[in-house]
Amino acid sequence: MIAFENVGYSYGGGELLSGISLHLAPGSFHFLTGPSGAGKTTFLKLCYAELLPSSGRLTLFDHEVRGLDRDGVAELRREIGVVHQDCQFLDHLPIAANVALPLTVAGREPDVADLSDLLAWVGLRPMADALPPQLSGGERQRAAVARAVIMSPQLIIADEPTGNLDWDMSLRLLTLLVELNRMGKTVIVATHDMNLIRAAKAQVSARVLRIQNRRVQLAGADL
Ligand SMILES: Nc1ncnc2c1ncn2[C@@H]1O[C@H](COP(=O)(O)OP(=O)(O)OP(=O)(O)O)[C@@H](O)[C@H]1O
Repeated sequence: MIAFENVGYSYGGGELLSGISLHLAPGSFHFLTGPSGAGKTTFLKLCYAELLPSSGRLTLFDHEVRGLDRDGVAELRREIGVVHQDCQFLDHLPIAANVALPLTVAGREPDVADLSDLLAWVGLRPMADALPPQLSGGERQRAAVARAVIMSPQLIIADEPTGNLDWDMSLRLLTLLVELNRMGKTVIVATHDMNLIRAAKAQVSARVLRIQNRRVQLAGADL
């Protein structure tokens, strides 16, 4: 699903990421970890073609990303749901409309029953008519997960989704991601939280990638 072949990335100075060769299989669950500033968000942005490699070859869904035009990138992105570190919503729209936004932007009408089921799955059906500022941090993150999956993407990418959440809420969010993986979705989650990774490993066969010294490598069994 994602193949990095000797990929490097630089924002303009020296290389931030270098010599990355990795294959992430369809249906896999990966954590991405590493020190602050190591390049986790940058790596994820490469995985959803927000950034293009400075060197090497990156293939997403069998397409070499540097060979794609804007429409090609847009088409690819429809297969990818992203949960950002600080999830943004349109504050004047109710949560249900925010969750459905990717559909409405694509000119499609959300199915009321499907939307209701999706909100129930993330535990937000009672909040469907609430405005985003009325939600807690955990509720916002769960709404962001619902919004990320409403287009039924094959790949879910979450950047520190539990960064500001207490432990119970972190586990609840993790459970949603694990359930998505069990449905066959490929999942990549950047996190600092080793306890979260340990908790996940009891539920799912997850690989851990670590960014260190500009390289992204599989972490050992010490995690
Ligand atoms: N648009 C940009 N232009 C220039 N430098 C950038 C840009 N975005 C990020 N950087 C730099 O790249 C480095 C890696 O940033 P990145 O956000 O990928 O790290 P991270 O591992 O996700 O960090 P954190 O865990 O703190 O979120 C940082 O030094 C950052 O300042």
